[in-house]
Amino acid sequence: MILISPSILSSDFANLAREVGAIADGGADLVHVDVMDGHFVPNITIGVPVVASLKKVSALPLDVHLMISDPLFYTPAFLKAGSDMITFHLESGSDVSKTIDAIRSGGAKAGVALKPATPAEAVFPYLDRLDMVLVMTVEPGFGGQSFMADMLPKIEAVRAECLRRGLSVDIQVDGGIDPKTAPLVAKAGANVLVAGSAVFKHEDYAEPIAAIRQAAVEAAG
Ligand SMILES: O=C(CO)[C@H](O)[C@H](O)COP(=O)(O)O
Ligand SMILES: [Co+2]
Repeated sequence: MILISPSILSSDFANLAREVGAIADGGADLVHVDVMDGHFVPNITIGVPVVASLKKVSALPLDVHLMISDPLFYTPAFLKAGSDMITFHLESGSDVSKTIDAIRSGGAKAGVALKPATPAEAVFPYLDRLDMVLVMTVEPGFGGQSFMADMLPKIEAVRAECLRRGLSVDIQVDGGIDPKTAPLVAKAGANVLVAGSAVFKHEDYAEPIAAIRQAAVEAAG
């Protein structure tokens, strides 16, 4: 099943409650929340208090993408704030197994994200304890960048390994996803599509959400 997770990084931060309401009305499945600490990536965005505030107003599950150093330390706070899914970076420096366990024992779904330079094989040892793998299709840090088509073989490799081992792990893609790139990633095996600028640059969010979904569903077959 294809899920669409609009990234509120490109939304109007002065009106977040209205924005998450509008993407829910527009047919989104999840709300993608990009947390950046100015250390793991060269940008600072949303933190724990904003996630807690979003939880109060969002009808959709919160898909929290931690682009931070030491996600293990911050996991309890993001769980308490109401994160439904927490994805952290394999390159973050935290113990990967301990961080997955902390997220899952707190009742959230756990994802591991891979920067473009990190090979698919790096996540294989953790696949059987993961709900999701996030294959970044841009360098993490900023919205509005161009899709990296050379990440498609990595998506295929993660999907092939999941199929080989009989694991039903979600594969998320994040960065430069729009109705043109959605079919490429869906064909490669991704099923959770994050889209920021492609959704929020439109007046009517239902339009790009439907277009991305339709293009992905058709390509996935
Ligand atoms: O994690 C991210 C950046 O690090 C964002 O989720 C991503 O860039 C979405 O924005 P866009 O769809 O505009 O590329
Ligand atoms: Co993201």
